[in-house]
Amino acid sequence: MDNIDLVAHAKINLTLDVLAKREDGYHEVEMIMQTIDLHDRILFTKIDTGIEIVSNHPEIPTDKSNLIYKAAELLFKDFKLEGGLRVNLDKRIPVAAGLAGGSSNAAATLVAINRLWDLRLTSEQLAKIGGRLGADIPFCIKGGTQLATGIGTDLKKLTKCPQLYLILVNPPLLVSTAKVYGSLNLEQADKHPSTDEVIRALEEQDRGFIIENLSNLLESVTLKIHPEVAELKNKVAKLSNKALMSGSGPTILGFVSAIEEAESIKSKLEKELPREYRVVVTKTIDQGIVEI
Ligand SMILES: C[C@@](CO)(OP(=O)(O)O)[C@H](O)COP(=O)(O)OP(=O)(O)OC[C@H]1O[C@@H](n2ccc(N)nc2=O)[C@H](O)[C@@H]1O
Ligand SMILES: Nc1ncnc2c1ncn2[C@@H]1O[C@H](COP(=O)(O)OP(=O)(O)O)[C@@H](O)[C@H]1O
Repeated sequence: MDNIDLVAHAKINLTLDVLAKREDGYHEVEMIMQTIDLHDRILFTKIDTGIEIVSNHPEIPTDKSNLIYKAAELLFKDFKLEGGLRVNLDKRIPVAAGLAGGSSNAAATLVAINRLWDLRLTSEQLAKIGGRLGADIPFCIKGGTQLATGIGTDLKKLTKCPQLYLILVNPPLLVSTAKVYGSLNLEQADKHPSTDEVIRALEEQDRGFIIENLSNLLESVTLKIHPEVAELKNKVAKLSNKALMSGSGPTILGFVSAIEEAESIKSKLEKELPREYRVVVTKTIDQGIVEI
């Protein structure tokens, strides 16, 4: 086997709670994470030597700072692998958007090398390795609907989320996750999400309760730093059943009852918003990395 073509999906956070700040600067979180249909496509090919990345996105680095490079280097070193890897990345997930685009690329890289070099690592083992590179990577390997605790790397599979349709609106802003966590004041934080109740609603497949209780503690931080994101959230809230920021932002999600409704809101928003805003119709799905 010389190459493998993978689809690497984005994630959203149905709930995102921050419980405490740790000594090392990281935060203890409790979040219900969910894979969505929006994805990058990545072709991995074995070559004689080196790690080469080619991407259709001008802003993503193709050098050692790319998370794909870091993930590949980690496995090459840990397992003393022979040969090299060429990666062709077709990027569709907005970058630095709170959608774990980079993390899902890194997750796909671990899955690809595991297959191409026949390492026979389990998804548990790959998730553990991924956790050394970034907190969202273990979830991207597992996918579906999961409760993430610790710094986000301890995962527990939850009942599959009933299908949710949503529009995703990405403003032309790059938001630093580190800056958002760093600006959070837990003493003055907003109302914490009702994580346990949402888990129960997942078990009961109570779509209405889930949508009503979608909640993200980091929202107030990003909305304060970027008032244009607060404005966007208000706009999306008026058009949909519920508006929510994804992860550390700035992407705003609008949950709707049917795909047709999402398409019509998309057309409306595309007319109203500046051209640089990206609007995507998507839905929840149950798998993180998929081979084509
Ligand atoms: C907020 C979330 C929600 O899913 O996602 P994004 O918005 O980035 O997609 C995650 O917690 C982000 O995960 P990820 O983006 O992988 O974080 P990392 O690369 O490991 O860490 C980036 C920086 O965020 C801060 N960080 C991250 C995770 C955590 N539990 N506490 C933190 O304080 C740290 O300052 C760290 O240096
Ligand atoms: N393969 C990659 N895809 C996207 N971003 C990448 C990648 N490798 C490195 N990065 C960098 O990682 C940062 C965070 O990107 P991303 O994972 O898309 O955001 P988020 O953590 O908000 O979901 C960006 O600044 C980007 O330049």
